[in-house]
Amino acid sequence: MKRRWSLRGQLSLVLGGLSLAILALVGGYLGRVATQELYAAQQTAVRGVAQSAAELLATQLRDREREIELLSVAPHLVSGPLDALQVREALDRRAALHDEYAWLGVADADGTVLQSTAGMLVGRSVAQREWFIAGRERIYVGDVHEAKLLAKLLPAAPQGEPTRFIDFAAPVRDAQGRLRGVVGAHAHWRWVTGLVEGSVRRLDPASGIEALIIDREGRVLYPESLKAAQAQGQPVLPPDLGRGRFEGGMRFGDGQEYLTSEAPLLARTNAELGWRIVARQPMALAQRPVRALQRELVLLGLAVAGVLTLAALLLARRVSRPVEELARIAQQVEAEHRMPTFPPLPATRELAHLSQAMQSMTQSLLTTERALQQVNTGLEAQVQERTAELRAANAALEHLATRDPLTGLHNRRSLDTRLQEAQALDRRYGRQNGRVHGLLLIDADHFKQVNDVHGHPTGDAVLRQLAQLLQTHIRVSDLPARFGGEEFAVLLPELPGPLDAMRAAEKIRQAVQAATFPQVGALTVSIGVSLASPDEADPRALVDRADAALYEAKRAGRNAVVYRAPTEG
Ligand SMILES: Nc1nc2c(ncn2[C@@H]2O[C@H](COP(=O)(O)OP(=O)(O)OP(=O)(O)O)[C@@H](O)[C@H]2O)c(=O)[nH]1
Repeated sequence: MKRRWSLRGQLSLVLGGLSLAILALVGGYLGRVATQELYAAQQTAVRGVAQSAAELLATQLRDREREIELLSVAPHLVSGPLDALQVREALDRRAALHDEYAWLGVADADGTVLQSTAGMLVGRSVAQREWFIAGRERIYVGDVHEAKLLAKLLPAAPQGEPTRFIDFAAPVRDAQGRLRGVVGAHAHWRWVTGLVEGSVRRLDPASGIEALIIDREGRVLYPESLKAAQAQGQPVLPPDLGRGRFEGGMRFGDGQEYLTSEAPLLARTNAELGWRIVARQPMALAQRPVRALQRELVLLGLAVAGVLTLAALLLARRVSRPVEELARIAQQVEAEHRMPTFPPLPATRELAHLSQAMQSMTQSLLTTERALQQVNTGLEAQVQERTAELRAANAALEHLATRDPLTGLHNRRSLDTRLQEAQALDRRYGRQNGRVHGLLLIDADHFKQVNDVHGHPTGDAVLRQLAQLLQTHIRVSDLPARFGGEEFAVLLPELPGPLDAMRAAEKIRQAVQAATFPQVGALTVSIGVSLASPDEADPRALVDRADAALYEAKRAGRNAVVYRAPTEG
């Protein structure tokens, strides 16, 4: 039989495959959405750092600028002597209030410092300083620069960093608007970087997010390590950075990819610094939660897949088991031919119907089978009976065909058949064992008179008695037959020689002579004897010789036995 898939296997495969496909589709979609959202959240965090740092820095710079502006219009500067102690006290108060200031001072219109915090640089000329030159004209906020004159006067910066400042300046004018001098301030660069660091510090340090300050020429101002590397000529920033707002993955000079966001420092001061805050997070760290989520999703997916596969197997078993059970029961019915015990009806409606249908079908099949068996048994008995009858009829027919109805002896036709068989046997074996068959032809003497005197029925009775005598005085292997009318024949098979045939004939003749026939009295027979020859093909030659011998016996006076040899023809 062609190899077929089991129902259970097919169901498991279809259900399991379907569940896994749906799981893969839904899981894949949810995973994609979640991944995108997580990635977007990371991007928002990075952007938030860049924007908040830029915002904070812009506000703080603006505040400091306003502070210097306000200082420049203080009454004691506008109208009083610029070298007054009151001026220094005002500057010291400011410095004490805002420790971001490294130096606050007032220079006259020629650039000589008249008053300053802690008296630093008093009497020195700042006429060549950019802040002074610009501060004569307008309110000024200067780019970061390294300390020159002040560096020696101020305590060294931590970690040996060079002392750097950003400068603020504003012109001091009298009531008529004439320039009297310039108010200047150097704010520590670490105040600026501290503001930026503060924006990052709010975040989880493990996030790896850091902020960079970059000036309009693309120079890194902060952090120091990148600034130093850039100063040594190393490529630090990606070439694309700074060409507009950028967000996304970007490869920096260290070869690492970073999730990057850039925010310009929006000008709120009179001076446009052109700085940008770049926040960046190593891509590996940015994607860590995404990877963790994907790992969790895969594990969850595997667990769900396992549960779904198990559920598919259980469901397939639940559906297929009743079918398998029914198939087993069908085989049991075929093998045992009796009503089996059906399991309780399955919960599934169609299967319950199938089970009920099988039960009633089995019941009706077995009933029909039993009825058929009974009919068969009856038929077998009938057949046996008919066969026996037929056999008996055949035997009767054969008897009728081969026997003489009056005497019960073989008839002439049967004798002819036996003579032909005996002839065939002699032709095959006769020369080897020297045995041939012989034939006696026996004829009642003067039988006509019996009929004439005593009537035909008495003649029949005599013929029957003669047949009886014949049968009792020959061998079992000899074949007695009624040759015709009142003439009988005896076929003697396998005779060693003529003497044996003569002896058999003589025995009959004597038996008849000795017998008494009712109403008739004594009776004699004449017998013609001859032997067959293996050379003869036609048994008629033997019959003719025996007949000739009989004729001689009659002629010789009857009640005699005459032998005629084959050689005599
Ligand atoms: N009752 C009776 N008679 C038969 C039967 N068949 C032949 N016969 C008679 O047997 C007689 C035979 O007579 P035949 O052949 O003339 O010779 P026979 O009188 O016996 O004299 P031989 O043979 O010369 O001694 C006839 O009368 C036949 O009618 C038979 O079946 N029943």
